[in-house]
Amino acid sequence: MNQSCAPLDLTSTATPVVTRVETVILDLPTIRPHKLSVATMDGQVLMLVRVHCSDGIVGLGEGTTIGGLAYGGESPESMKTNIDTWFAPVMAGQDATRVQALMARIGKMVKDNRFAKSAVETALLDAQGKRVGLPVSELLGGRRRDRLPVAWTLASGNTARDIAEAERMLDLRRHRVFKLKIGARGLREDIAHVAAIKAALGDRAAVRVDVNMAWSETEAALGMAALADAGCELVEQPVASAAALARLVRRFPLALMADEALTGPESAFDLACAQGADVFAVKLEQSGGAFNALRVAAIADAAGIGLYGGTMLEGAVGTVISAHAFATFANLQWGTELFGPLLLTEEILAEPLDYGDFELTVPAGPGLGVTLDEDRVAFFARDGIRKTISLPGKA
Ligand SMILES: O=C(O)C[C@H]1C=CC(=O)O1
Ligand SMILES: [Mn+2]
Repeated sequence: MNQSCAPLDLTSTATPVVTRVETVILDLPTIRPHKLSVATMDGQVLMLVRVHCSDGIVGLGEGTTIGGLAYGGESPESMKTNIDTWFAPVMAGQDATRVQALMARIGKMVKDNRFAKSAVETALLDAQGKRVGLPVSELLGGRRRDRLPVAWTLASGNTARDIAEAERMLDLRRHRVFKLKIGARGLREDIAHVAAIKAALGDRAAVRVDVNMAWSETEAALGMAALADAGCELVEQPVASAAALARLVRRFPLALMADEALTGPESAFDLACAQGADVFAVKLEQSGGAFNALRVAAIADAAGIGLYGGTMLEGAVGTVISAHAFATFANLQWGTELFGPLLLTEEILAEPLDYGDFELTVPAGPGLGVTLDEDRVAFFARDGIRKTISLPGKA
């Protein structure tokens, strides 16, 4: 990994402090092209960050986006550059045990950059959990559940292929809630696609859609009526603006979920005041980290808005910090979509996450409760050793 700031000789101090911050970019292939209205992903890029502390503990975090800059203002590469250049000096020598205080310090020096902040906060939480021997979910207030329902996204772009994929997931007992990515094609074509999939799966599965803001308000009104007729139970972010969401909500017999409109507690508060959604898709990176995600959830609870555990298609590390946070939510009425690692062909953990019976088990060990397979990380690192050796693929 690239060393982003000079190591400090602080090993003798009593209070563990941050000594070094390392970042690396990994390029991992996906099992198939993943087609969203904003981008088609043929692979995923993960930015891993390691925070080294003077007591020898190393915390791990991850930042990921969807389609590079197609989804928002940060990319894995911008996260790496900004953490190396701007976060690391602010963190060096600081008390590593006071995660919220250190994140507040970073917040004073670094504006925006929610995804990078989420990655760094994850690493600090992982380190602190390892230090005190507790899972991160306990540091976040205490877990209420050990297993989380996990939806799967059908996004091959082909109706027959999506149906076959859904059938396989049902047979495997891995997923029974399916989110369809629509909005890249015309409205009629999209509705026919959703209706065909729902008709094929019937009561064996729930069907939801994510439009990723692709519709105009007029299209959304037409589309939501037709989706409800087709048996679709929820539509996610059909239009971009929060005001338009508020005009569409509760006009049709299906739930309306906000995703891109949510960028942390302030936008959650505004949307809740406007009664602009039935459900919030809470994403840790979009929220700016786990603590902010908990604040978003508290706002939803207070406003009577349902909760869903969203994903930025993170790899294992980003998925696990999300799982720890969602495990603490008082309400998680719509389950989660923490399937990111399953979309990748390659495993980078020493022991894979446990998916089964339609749920993900939240790891129980200290910190995040996961360990990287360092050989595979080195192999998939950008400019790493991939070109010279080969490793067996995921079983
Ligand atoms: O929700 C999104 O917009 C992003 C993401 C989540 C699942 C998926 O396939 O894409
Ligand atoms: Mn979405």
